[in-house]
Amino acid sequence: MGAGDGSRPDGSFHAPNFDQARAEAAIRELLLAAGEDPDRDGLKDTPARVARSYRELFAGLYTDPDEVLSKTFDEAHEELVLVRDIPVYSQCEHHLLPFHGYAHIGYIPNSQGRVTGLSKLARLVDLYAKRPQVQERLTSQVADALVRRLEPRGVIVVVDAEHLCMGMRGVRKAGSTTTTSAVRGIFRSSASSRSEALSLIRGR
Ligand SMILES: Nc1nc2c(ncn2[C@@H]2O[C@H](COP(=O)(O)OP(=O)(O)OP(=O)(O)O)[C@@H](O)[C@H]2O)c(=O)[nH]1
Ligand SMILES: [Zn+2]
Repeated sequence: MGAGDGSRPDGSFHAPNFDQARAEAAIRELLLAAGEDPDRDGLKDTPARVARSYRELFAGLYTDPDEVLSKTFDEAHEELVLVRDIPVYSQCEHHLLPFHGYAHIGYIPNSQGRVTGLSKLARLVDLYAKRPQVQERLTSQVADALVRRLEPRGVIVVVDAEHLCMGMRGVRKAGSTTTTSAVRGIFRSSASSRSEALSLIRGR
């Protein structure tokens, strides 16, 4: 297993609670419901393939988020740590269609300077993204996990994403993006800290 996101060192995913046979049967049913022939050549492997794909896309359901942040260290740094442009691929729980974009995470460590490895921030985003989601919840779950494990002075998480359910179907507004933020601690109480972090996130 990799570091807590369900991945093995070779990048494949191990999701022990995923019921592969049930997922395959459901995809086969979906094809039948659509009037397709799931036994024709092009589709005969599709139920198994789609099931394996969902097993990977939902891998975040099977890992304890606190495990990702189990390794922390003290680094006498009480100033902002900011990681920008972490790619996000998730799926909206309403349509099971992708939403994708970037997450930006900033935090100010506590007085012990408790920090975590930078990659763990990206792993945390992945873990919450790889499940049926809404963007608001993804944003606040990342912020709350950091509050829980790092007890920082403040956390700010911003996610910018495009929802395919708004582009390829329904209202068909391709290219529109949604921004969500979650602010905790000093970023909530101090407007100047918040605007400093936001301007760094926006690269201004
Ligand atoms: N707040 C929020 N809404 C989302 C997210 N992802 C998708 N949605 C919205 O979820 C809503 C579901 O609306 P419904 O009226 O139940 O479903 P629908 O008839 O398919 O809606 P349309 O997409 O408008 O065709 C839609 O307005 C989507 O745009 C998200 O991450 N956050
Ligand atoms: Zn949707």
